[in-house]
Amino acid sequence: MSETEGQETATSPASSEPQDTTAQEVQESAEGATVEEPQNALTEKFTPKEWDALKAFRNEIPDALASAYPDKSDAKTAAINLWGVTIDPSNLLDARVSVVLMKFLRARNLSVSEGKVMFIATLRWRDEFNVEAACKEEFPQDVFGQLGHIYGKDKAGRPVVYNVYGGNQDLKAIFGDVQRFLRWRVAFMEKSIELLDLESTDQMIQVHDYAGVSMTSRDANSKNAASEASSIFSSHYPELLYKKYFINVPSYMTWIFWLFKPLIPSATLAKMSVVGSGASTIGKALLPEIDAKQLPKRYGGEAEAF
Ligand code: HEM
Repeated sequence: MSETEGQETATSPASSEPQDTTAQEVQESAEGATVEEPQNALTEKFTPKEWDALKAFRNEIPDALASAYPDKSDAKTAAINLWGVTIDPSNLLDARVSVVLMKFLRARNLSVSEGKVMFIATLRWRDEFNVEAACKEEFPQDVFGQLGHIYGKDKAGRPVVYNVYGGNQDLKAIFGDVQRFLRWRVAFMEKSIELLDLESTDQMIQVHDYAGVSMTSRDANSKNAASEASSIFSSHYPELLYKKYFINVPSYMTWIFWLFKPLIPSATLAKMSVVGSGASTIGKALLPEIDAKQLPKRYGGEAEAF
């Protein structure tokens, strides 16, 4: 993080010469003085259209916070924390804050009003669901211990997150209590997000391993859990996914992928691929993204992992 990040710094005309502002966009403040726009590797990739939307979105943040927390009298001015980033409505000039806010805009095609609706709904949902409590909950290891693995990075440094819904899992125990599963899944998602520095990495790769599942493993509970989790991710975890692979999918079950089409935005669907079974088939799909040393042997890599 740069020393000036998070600070709104007034600059003299001399200090706004290009050599002083390599990593900083200079913009006009409300008073007409120039202020530095803190940047990181991710914000440097924003397009001019994205910057315009972000600047408009920042103006809406106090109002969005007031709508999200109607019972809090200081909601318009009080800082909040989202995914480890402090969003302080009195100083939104912070590169990581820009990265987080941009996610809501990109998920809504840069529409400021729709991004705002999504931002408000996400903050409300986080309170109602009690994400904080889910993250502190202790889940029985014998049921959930092998269900999720965060292992390795892709070639660009993105974390890779595995959900093993097949294997020898006791799916009846996992999905028997759908709300408990959702709390586990959300806590696991939050733990994965902790690995994003939001400076150079802001997305992850997700892998679902379906080895050994059959039509009988898809009971009403697991179907409900899958569709609820999927809609939570689409509505409240914008732009956190780089790619998602469904591996070891039995060929007669690939059609299930299309059941999710109405639930998932088309841009997200385009990030997803269904891969068949066996280490070499899976390796062919994953090795272009993940170095062999970072990929478990059972998925065609060289790592001695789970
Ligand atoms: C017994 C079998 C299965 C179980 C228990 C299961 C479980 C789940 C769960 C819990 C989710 C929630 C999202 C997440 O955890 O990331 C999910 C999502 C999903 N599953 Fe499955 N699934 C099964 C079979 C399949 C099959 C055969 C396919 C075909 C490719 C499939 C495709 C999907 C898709 C496309 C999503 C949405 C992903 C997202 O929104 O990020 N599932 N599944």
